[in-house]
Amino acid sequence: MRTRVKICGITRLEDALAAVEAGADALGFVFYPPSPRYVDPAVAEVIIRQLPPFVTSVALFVNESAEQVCAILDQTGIDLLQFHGDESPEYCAQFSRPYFKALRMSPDIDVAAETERFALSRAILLDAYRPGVPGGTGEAFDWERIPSDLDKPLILAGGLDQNNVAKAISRVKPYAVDVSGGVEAAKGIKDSSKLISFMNEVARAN
Ligand SMILES: O=C(O)c1ccccc1NCC(=O)[C@H](O)[C@H](O)COP(=O)(O)O
Repeated sequence: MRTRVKICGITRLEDALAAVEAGADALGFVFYPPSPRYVDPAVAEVIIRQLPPFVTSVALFVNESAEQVCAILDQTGIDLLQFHGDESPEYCAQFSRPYFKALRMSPDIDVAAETERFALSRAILLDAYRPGVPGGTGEAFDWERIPSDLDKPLILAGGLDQNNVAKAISRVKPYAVDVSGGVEAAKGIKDSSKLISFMNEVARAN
């Protein structure tokens, strides 16, 4: 099965359409205000309503209030939820959308146990760990630490770019890859040539 691609940190319609044109399967919208890739829900709504069919929109939150998550879901009509903080399984499962949980590869994480804990998560995203930085670090983690028998689709994230994504796919064989910084000209601003190169490398590995 081909590895799918999520391009995260979309803030502009031109970048969303460039990512779709390049072949992205999903687009991530960061609703975490401290992030330089934060996008106002009203802007996200304008972008999402102009996406062609069969492109999944993903709302990314970090320890957000349930009320705010519901308000943004209502405002944007987004397809899928990504929880990237310390959210509990009960918190994640309360919303009217499917979700997947992001786990940061801290030195002491038990990935298998955490994956089992989030029984209703549609997938598990594994991302780099940097203390105090919830995501979008631009750093890769040791892929050898990934258990070989995860019983959920694996989304690999963290420091991916056109130079390492083919190797990542070959070694890890994830369900999907997720990238933000590796396809940017600046934080929150995607670079169309990097998008194309990244997607070409994914295609080469598939
Ligand atoms: O992208 C962010 O700025 C961000 C901020 C806070 C929490 C999560 C964030 N991004 C989540 C993602 O899914 C990123 O694509 C992932 O962390 C990989 O980022 P990168 O290493 O820059 O490719």
